Amino acid sequence: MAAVERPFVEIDQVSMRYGGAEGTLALRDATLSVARGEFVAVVGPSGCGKSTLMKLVSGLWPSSAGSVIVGGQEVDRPLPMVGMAFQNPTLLPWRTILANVMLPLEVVEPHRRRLRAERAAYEAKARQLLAMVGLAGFEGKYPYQLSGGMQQRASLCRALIHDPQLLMLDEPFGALDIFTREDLWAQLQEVCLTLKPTVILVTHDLKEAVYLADRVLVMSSRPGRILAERRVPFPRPRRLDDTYTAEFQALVHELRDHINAARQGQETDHAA
Ligand SMILES: Nc1ncnc2c1ncn2[C@@H]1O[C@H](COP(=O)(O)OP(=O)(O)OP(=O)(O)O)[C@@H](O)[C@H]1O
Repeated sequence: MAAVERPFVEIDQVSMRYGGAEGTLALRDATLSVARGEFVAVVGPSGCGKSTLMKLVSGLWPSSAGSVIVGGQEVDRPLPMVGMAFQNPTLLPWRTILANVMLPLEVVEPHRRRLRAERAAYEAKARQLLAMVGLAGFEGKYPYQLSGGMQQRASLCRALIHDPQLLMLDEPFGALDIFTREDLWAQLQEVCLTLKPTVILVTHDLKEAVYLADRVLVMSSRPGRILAERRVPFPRPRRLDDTYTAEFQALVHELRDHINAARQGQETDHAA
């Protein structure tokens, strides 16, 4: 019998309170796991603790209770194996797009040590990633010379340059118009099918969640915990046209119903 592989991310009964004993309880007894190579989307009412969950998994904040294990190791400091992209692309304005994408290589080992000797190979990789997201020819430009969507693509390349085992995406397309967003879904899907990282995506956009994820987790209102989960059965690569099918729309509606119930405090646990 084949051995069952341990989940890559294991969050067990995690609680998180900001600001001491009287502070805000952001998460209570949140439990979830993510398999290696799986793409999970986390959705839920505004302020329910989604970003907090991301901070705990990436080691940016310690949890108040419970355990967070990534790659078999308890998370107790920022993890170098994580690539992150947020709603705001946060590119450094004084660096070119290529230099921005290469930034993690100057920080994360073993790349940091190798960078001087292997700069040409790393630069070729950065150019290849930029080409994958349609930014060939923009390597020497500065962030202000690119649109918001182009900056967001560059920040996605920066999140991927050091071959992260875990890609954490917190509303990465939230500030973009719907056409740019849909364009980037396709590019992210292609990147993920090629590089196969484990991905946790936080989003408010249920269509985005269903298009991109293998599994969608729905959080309760604050203090957040996982209320429901839904596996997305549609084959890959998914196309934008697929988002208009009855099956796709039904799944989006089902998730919306879960979130509406969560917003009204009807915290009925349900797994599908
Ligand atoms: N640094 C902080 N200090 C104190 N409270 C915080 C801090 N960060 C978040 N919170 C609070 O914790 C709760 C959860 O916040 P979090 O940002 O995780 O929610 P979210 O689900 O990501 O929200 P949204 O969907 O609106 O982006 C909120 O009530 C928020 O005000």
